[in-house]
Amino acid sequence: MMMEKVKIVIAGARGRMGTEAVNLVNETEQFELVGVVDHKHDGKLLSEIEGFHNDVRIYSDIKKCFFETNPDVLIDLTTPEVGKVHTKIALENGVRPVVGTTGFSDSDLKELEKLTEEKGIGAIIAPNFAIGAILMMKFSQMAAKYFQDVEIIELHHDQKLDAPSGTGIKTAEMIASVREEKKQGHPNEKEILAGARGADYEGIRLHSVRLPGLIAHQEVLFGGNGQSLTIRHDSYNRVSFMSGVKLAVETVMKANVLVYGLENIIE
Ligand SMILES: NC(=O)C1=CN([C@@H]2O[C@H](COP(=O)(O)OP(=O)(O)OC[C@H]3O[C@@H](n4cnc5c(N)ncnc54)[C@H](O)[C@@H]3O)[C@@H](O)[C@H]2O)C=CC1
Ligand SMILES: O=C(O)C1=N[C@H](C(=O)O)C[C@H](O)C1
Repeated sequence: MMMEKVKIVIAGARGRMGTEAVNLVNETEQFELVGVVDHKHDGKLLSEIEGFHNDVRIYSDIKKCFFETNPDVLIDLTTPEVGKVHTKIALENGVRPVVGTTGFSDSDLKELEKLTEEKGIGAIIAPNFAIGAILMMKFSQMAAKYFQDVEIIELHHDQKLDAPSGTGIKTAEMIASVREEKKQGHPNEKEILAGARGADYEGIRLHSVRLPGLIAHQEVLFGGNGQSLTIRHDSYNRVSFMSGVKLAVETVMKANVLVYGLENIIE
C-alpha cells in the first residue's frame, strides 16, 4: 500500500540547520518539501539559491505559504522571536510544528501548549535533536540523584543568538526536577566581575562559551567528596541533529499534544 508523503515547509531553509533539514527531506522517501519560508527572496524558487535544487517557492508570508502549499508539518529553524510567531501561526492553521529554534521562555511554552490543546494537533519543540545530547541530559538527570553539586558549561559557535543555549536550560530543568534546590558555591561568595559565576537556574550555575570553530558542545560537571563526574556531548556537524528531526516529524504526525524535548519520545 502506498503511504501518503508528509508535506513539509521549512522556515530558515538557507541557514546552517535549515540547509541540512532540506537535505534530510530530500533524502527521505516519505517526506516532501512543498515550500520554504524566508524573510528574503520572496517569490523565487529555492533552486535559484546557490546550493539548492528544489523547485519549491520561497515565501516571506508564512500564512500565504500555508494557504498555497497545504503542508502537514512546519520545521522551524530560525531565530527565537521569529520561531515563536511561526509556531503560533502553524498551530492556528492546523500545521504541526517541529521546532528546533531555541530561546523560548516558560510563558511562550505554556501559551503554545494551550494552543496545541485547543487545536488538538501535535507539536514538538526540541532544544536539541542530537541523540547523544538527549542521552547526556538523561544521564545528567540520573547522576543528579546521587550528586547534588552540579554546574553546566555549554560551548557554541559565536554566531549563536541566545544564551544560555536551549540545551543548557533543558538540562538544568531536568536536573532540577530530581535535585533538592541548592545554591551552588559558597553561601557568601561574591562576584568581583559581574557574571563570573554564570546564570542561575534554581541554584545550578550555567556558563556559556562562544567561540569560532565550535559547533555545539556541553559538559555537565558533578562534584562530590573526593570525586567528580563529567558528562560531555559534542556535535561536530549539523548532520548530527538530523535523525532527531526525522523522528520528530514522524512522531508529530501521530501526536495531539505539545512535546517539549525529545527525551519524552525516545525510550
Ligand atoms: N534543536 C536543535 O537540535 C538545534 C537547534 N538550533 C537552533 O536553530 C536555530 C537556527 O540555528 P542556525 O541554523 O544555526 O541559524 P542560522 O542563522 O544559520 O539560520 C537561521 C535562518 O533563519 C532565517 N530567518 C531569519 N529571520 C527569518 C524570518 N523572519 N523568516 C524566515 N526565516 C528567517 C535566516 O535567514 C537564516 O537562514 C537557532 O535557534 C538555534 O539555536 C541549532 C542547532 C541545533
Ligand atoms: O545554536 C546552535 O547551534 C544550537 N542550538 C541549540 C541549543 O541552543 O541548545 C542546540 C545545539 O546546542 C546547537
